[in-house]
Amino acid sequence: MQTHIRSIFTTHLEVVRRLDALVPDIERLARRAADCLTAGGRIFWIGNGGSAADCQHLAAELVGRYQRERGGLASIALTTDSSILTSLGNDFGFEAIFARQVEALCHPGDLLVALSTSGNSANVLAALAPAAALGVYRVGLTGGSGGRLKDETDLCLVVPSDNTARIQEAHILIGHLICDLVETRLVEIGLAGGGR
Ligand SMILES: O=C(CO)[C@@H](O)[C@H](O)[C@H](O)[C@H](O)COP(=O)(O)O
Ligand SMILES: [Zn+2]
Repeated sequence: MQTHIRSIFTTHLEVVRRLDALVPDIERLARRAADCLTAGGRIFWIGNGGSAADCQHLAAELVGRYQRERGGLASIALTTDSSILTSLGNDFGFEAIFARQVEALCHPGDLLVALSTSGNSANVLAALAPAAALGVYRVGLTGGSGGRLKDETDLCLVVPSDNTARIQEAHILIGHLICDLVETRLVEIGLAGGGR
């Protein structure tokens, strides 16, 4: 068992080491997210399963606090309202659970982050066209070959791994980094002091 544990640590560390290639895109995303919030936009998150948990985790970091004392930042996980998710799934189909919420809630200038380890989840992909039509900047966090998400987003960070769990671990690391960079930037320019 211990050999197995150590081999997972080794694989995880190798994936993190390879994230170095994504540093310019992580910076690009952080700048874009900070600019979005500065201009009054919101950051939305979508994803399934473990990625749904990451969505609400990361929205909470922004609305609440990551590491610095500051006012709330506008961020919404579209994975959390059981009444909305069940009515959309039941009445329109599971593919519509994010697309319909994007149509209803997003405004031009908002930013949508789609987390999908395969890059091919139909409900995640279905949200991208309404987002584009509304002038929402679409970001993908994926892995493997990038799937369709890579081709249908404005910026896509592809974690160099084919293992779902290792990809998710990299996603939450990148997500925490985005919160760190956005929070620091907004505090520095005095736009996250609390209130509106
Ligand atoms: O957390 C895990 C696996 O580690 C699962 O819950 C996983 O998120 C689910 O199978 C998702 O449905 C996978 O979807 P996706 O990442 O391919 O879009
Ligand atoms: Zn998982």
